[in-house]
Amino acid sequence: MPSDTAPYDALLLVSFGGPEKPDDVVPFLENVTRGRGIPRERLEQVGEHYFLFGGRSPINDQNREFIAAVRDDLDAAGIDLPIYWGNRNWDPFLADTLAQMAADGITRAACFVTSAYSSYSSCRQYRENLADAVAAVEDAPQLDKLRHYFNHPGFVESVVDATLAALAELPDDARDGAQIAFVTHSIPEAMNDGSGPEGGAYVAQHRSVAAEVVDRVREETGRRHRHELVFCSRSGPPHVPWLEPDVNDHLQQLHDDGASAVVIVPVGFVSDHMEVIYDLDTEALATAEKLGLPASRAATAGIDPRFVATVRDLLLERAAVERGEEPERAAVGSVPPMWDRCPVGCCANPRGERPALCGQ
Ligand SMILES: CC1=C(CCC(=O)O)c2cc3nc(cc4[nH]c(cc5[nH]c(cc1n2)c(C)c5CCC(=O)O)c(CCC(=O)O)c4C)C(CCC(=O)O)=C3C
Ligand SMILES: [Fe+2]
Repeated sequence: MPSDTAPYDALLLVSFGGPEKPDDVVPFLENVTRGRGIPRERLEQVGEHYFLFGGRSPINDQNREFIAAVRDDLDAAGIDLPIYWGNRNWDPFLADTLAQMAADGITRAACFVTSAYSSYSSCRQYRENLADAVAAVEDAPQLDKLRHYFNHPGFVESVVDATLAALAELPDDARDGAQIAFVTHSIPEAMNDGSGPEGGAYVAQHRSVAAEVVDRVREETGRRHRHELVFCSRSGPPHVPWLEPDVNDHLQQLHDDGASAVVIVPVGFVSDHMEVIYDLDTEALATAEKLGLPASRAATAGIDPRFVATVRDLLLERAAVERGEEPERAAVGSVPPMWDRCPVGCCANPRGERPALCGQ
């Protein structure tokens, strides 16, 4: 039966969390950066990004909308599994959610993390957060993290359509020569070198998605746009190398090279949270404007129905695996479908080994 979710009795959305009022901003930033050696000046700057938006990140509301959309999608498929939500850095915290799940009698949940790619920050750290939360809660449910979905057709197709829509927004005479800047969160070079079981998975996965999107855009428009993977939101002390080029430097380069326009595609993010509305919509679009470079920003996957349905597909796929079946595993591009349990040593913690769930 295609809607069989056994052995799961719940779905858990796992996310980053964000402040919801000005008084939340500093404690939230403290939660995010505890023990990570982020310079004070950087924290003050990032605090200002939040204050510019009234001290409220959009990320929690986006997760509420996402859960509502997933609920509708599951209902339409006749799946009545309850959906819970817990964050790494802000209310509702994972441990509180697990306590509620235990009180509700939940024994085993599939976890969908709002982070599509492999790296310490985007995968193993969430697995450590799950381990910490389980350790803190009596009778916590068993948790299985659903596999990475950067190459799931539901995610990629939503990025393709968003890119086409952003191209359509450009001035007619600038469109054909537009470059595509695929943007993701910068991470320390050492973190990329340690991502995945063999290293370099973070960048390799993004490049694979970018190439697939460019091919599919060409199928629609007949144009193969030049493209580059670039980075935003660099943090950390200045002497530590992080992935480059920064999106603003890249825009300068495109301008110097005579590009007619640019489409900024936030392929590393699944919703329009602070990195997108500040680092891209506020900062990068201002850079483009100053340079006189026509620019548009593609939407993130958000609540695109195909991305919402990706949750159901991965849930049913994993449930079948856990029942001993061999379901089809949808994936597009050059990277094969990802594993269900991360290999030993995958996405090393730069600060040393800690307990993490959902590994082999
Ligand atoms: C790979 C990656 C993703 C994508 C995967 C995923 O989505 O998880 C991501 C997402 C996000 N990052 C976010 C916010 C922040 N990230 C920070 C700091 C850092 N991010 C890092 C990496 C990533 N971050 C790293 C290596 C650091 C340095 C500190 C450390 O080693 O941990 C800081 C501290 C200030 C600063 O240093 O910039 C903040 C406030 C928000 C919430 C936005 C909102 O509120 O709307 C989201 C979704
Ligand atoms: Fe971050």
